[in-house]
Amino acid sequence: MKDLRLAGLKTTRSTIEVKGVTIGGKEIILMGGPCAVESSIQMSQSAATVKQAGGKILRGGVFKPRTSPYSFQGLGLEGLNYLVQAAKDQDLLCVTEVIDAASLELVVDKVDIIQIGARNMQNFELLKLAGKSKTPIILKRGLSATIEEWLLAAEYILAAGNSQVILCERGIRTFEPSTRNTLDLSAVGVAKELSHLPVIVDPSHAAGRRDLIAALSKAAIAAGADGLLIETHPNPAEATSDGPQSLTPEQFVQLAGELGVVAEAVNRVFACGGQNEDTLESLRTQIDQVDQRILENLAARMEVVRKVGDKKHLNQVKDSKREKEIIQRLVNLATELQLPPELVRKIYPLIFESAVQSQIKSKLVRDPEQELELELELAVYPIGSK
Ligand SMILES: C=C(O[C@@H]1C=C(C(=O)O)C=C[C@H]1O)C(=O)O
Repeated sequence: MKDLRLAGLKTTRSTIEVKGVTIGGKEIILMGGPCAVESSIQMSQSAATVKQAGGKILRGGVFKPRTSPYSFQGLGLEGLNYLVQAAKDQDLLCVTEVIDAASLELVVDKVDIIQIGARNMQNFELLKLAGKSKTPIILKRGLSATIEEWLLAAEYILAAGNSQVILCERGIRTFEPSTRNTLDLSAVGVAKELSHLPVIVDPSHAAGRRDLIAALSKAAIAAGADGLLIETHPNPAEATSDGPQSLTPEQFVQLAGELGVVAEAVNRVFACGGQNEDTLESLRTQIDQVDQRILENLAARMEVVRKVGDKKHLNQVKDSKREKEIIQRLVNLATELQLPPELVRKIYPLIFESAVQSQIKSKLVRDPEQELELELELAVYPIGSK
């Protein structure tokens, strides 16, 4: 291919060494994290997940080139600090995307790897500027870029003096609407045939849906990818961007556990995290994640409770018989799960109390006429009573 003076295939393949992590060697490098940095806790939870999975690099966007000008545009420098700190705490490297000269200048000395995203793959001025830095660059393939155009974009960075370029296939735009983009796995082989640069795959942006990520990740390794860039979010349902394609922490860790055997089959290695890597910090982060789910489940329960409230008359809101049945069932379950039954006996009356109050309140919002009746109700079941 013409003009691939520096990116074209050499006698040996290049590896990119970043603080003890080798990209393009025998080991498959797992990179993960949310699409967008949203908060410090979100990043510390994501970092713990990536670490637990055996990942080496934490991702998180702080300058977001969104399709719509009204979508969340990123937290900027504030988010960058969350990303950098979370990665440091878990001894991970970090990568973030730059979108222009200003964002490049802001992040270049703070992150370990810079990403130039699909939408900027042919932003030649940005490529030249990135080429002047010494920071390794992940160069994503443009949505509609041919492999030649992608490699020539890499050539821009190399020609400007930065030899550390990692190519990233992230799906291309085709006529097929069932996935967000079409993951072009043959591009991995073609790029590696034409160039000495490492190639990684981002199945998340390609698929746009989390159910395909595990299979595409394994396929990418089998196709020769040197690494994976996968989106994971502590709570995908709440993600400001790319929620549907983000894996839950559990899915991310589970997938990582399944990659080793695929890597081995193609003469590569991938070591997933393993339980013995648990530090006090990562264990506490796991607790934070479980706590978050407990509260989210309580909120979901309360939603249903309010709907139940709509089906009842105001003076029938509290149902002691039903409450007793629930407690009995959960006491049995607690015993089965080796939890003290006392926990159920203490916690559930509080939940019922709050449920009953919330039913009463939501009924009144809908039908303030019943206010008088409420007074009657509260005389029988005063707020705060046990
Ligand atoms: C939701 C209901 O209303 C109240 C709240 C309950 C709960 O939180 O599970 C159970 C019984 C009622 O005291 C219901 O009647 O099912």
